[in-house]
Amino acid sequence: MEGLEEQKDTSVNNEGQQGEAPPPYKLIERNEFLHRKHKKQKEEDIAICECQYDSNNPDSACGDRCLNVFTSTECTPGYCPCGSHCKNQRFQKCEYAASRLFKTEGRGWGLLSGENIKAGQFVIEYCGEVISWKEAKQRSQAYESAGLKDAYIIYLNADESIDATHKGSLARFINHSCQPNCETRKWNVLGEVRVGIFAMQDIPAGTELAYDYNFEWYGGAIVRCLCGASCCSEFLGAKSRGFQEATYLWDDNDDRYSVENVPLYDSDDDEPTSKSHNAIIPYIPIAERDNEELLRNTDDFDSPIFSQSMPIVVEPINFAPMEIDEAKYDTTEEDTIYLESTQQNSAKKSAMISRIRSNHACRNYHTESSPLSKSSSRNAGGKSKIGMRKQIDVKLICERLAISEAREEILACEETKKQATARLDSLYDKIRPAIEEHERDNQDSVSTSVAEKWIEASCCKLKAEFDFHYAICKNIVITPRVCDAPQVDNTVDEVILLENGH
Ligand SMILES: C[S@@+](CC[C@H](N)C(=O)[O-])C[C@H]1O[C@@H](n2cnc3c(N)ncnc32)[C@H](O)[C@@H]1O
Repeated sequence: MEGLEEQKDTSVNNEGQQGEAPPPYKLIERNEFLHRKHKKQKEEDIAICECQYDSNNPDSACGDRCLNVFTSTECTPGYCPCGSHCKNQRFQKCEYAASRLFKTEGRGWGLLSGENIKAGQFVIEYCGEVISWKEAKQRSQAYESAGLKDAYIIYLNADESIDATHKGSLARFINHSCQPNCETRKWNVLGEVRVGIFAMQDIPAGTELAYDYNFEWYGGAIVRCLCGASCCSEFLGAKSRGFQEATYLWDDNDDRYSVENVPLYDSDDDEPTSKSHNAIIPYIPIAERDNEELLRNTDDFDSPIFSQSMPIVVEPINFAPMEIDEAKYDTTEEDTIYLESTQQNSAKKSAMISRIRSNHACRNYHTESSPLSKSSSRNAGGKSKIGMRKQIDVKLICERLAISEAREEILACEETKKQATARLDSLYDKIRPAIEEHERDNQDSVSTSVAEKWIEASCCKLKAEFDFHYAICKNIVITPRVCDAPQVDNTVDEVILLENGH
């Protein structure tokens, strides 16, 4: 909450100065919904993690190992087993990193980190007005007609965008970089998807925060990118859908908007060879200032430090400009592998969740009879399941096995398999309303919590099936048949098992 307070003050103070200030906008901490109501989280959609708070170890409460954190879902207050200790409510509690505004040269206003930020840390939520895609398009055109050059509309999902032009959090000031230190991530918060800015690497205090607008951005005018990265793609959001639909160019003396030979991309793969256009904004540090002192006073705009520098507030202490110092940001091979594998893992995870969420996947899951499919008993491909699998006659197998432990093992595995199947069946009954709702309204989806339970139950069932089949195969191979073995007591059974087990 400290960060939030600081940001509120910063914004108010900025706007209260006589000097240059960003064009007016309303600072908000929650998305505002214009075309629909804020969704209410249904009880059955609430994801409850299994974390247990240990007072001797404060880190025990909903950290990296929390099931909800793993699926990018915030815990729901009142339901989390860690209660008030839960650390997985960062969007809800506005647990932002300290940051402050500064005026860039050539890229309007930007946002600086006001503290050392750790890799992976939640920096701030991108808040604004949630509008439909159609409205986003209309607004974008209207802004352009009104002469607004800075664009603040980003994608939320296939149907909705967030517009932070009139109302937004300080995240609206984060500029684009083709070699960013932050990224956007979508989180499920109380049933709504929200967009957060997260640090991709450790970010020292006083560094400009930036993320890659590509694919996220519903741009306004086509803007020449001045991030200065060697891998710069030259135009802001050049790969975004909005960019490809843009039909206008700014025609004035501003270098950023005079664009020739604008490239269009169909996809990431089409990206042309990057060129550096050496358009780096030179940063001239404010000489003879004590950085420590500046940092302490960053939210105190009445301090002598700021009044000296008015009217333009430019305080990029230790500011690493958008020009990237290759040596500083050089990643080791290990880092690269880690980054790639993290991205791949997360892509795989998302794909799995998406599959579970999609109607297709939900319909197809049930290859065995369920309460739903009792009458038809067909899988999604339309084939009758009867005959698809060879039935195992457990009773017959057990009658033939001479050793009681072998029989018991098979029967126990069969029981576990039955329980896992029943659990999946009952989950399917619970999931059915969500699927039906999903079919009615494609903005809605099967919640992550349900998808997650679904994956868990499916995995349990698969494991139980595997164990069952393994127990049968193993015992058929190593256990003597009733007819082969003398009918003896259990002690003798054990001896025979050992002998035959070789
Ligand atoms: C979300 S706003 C960022 C804040 C903005 N600089 C401001 O002053 O309010 C996006 C706009 O900032 C400018 N911008 C952001 N990153 C830029 C970059 N790398 N190069 C040039 N302009 C940039 C563009 O005008 C863009 O439409």
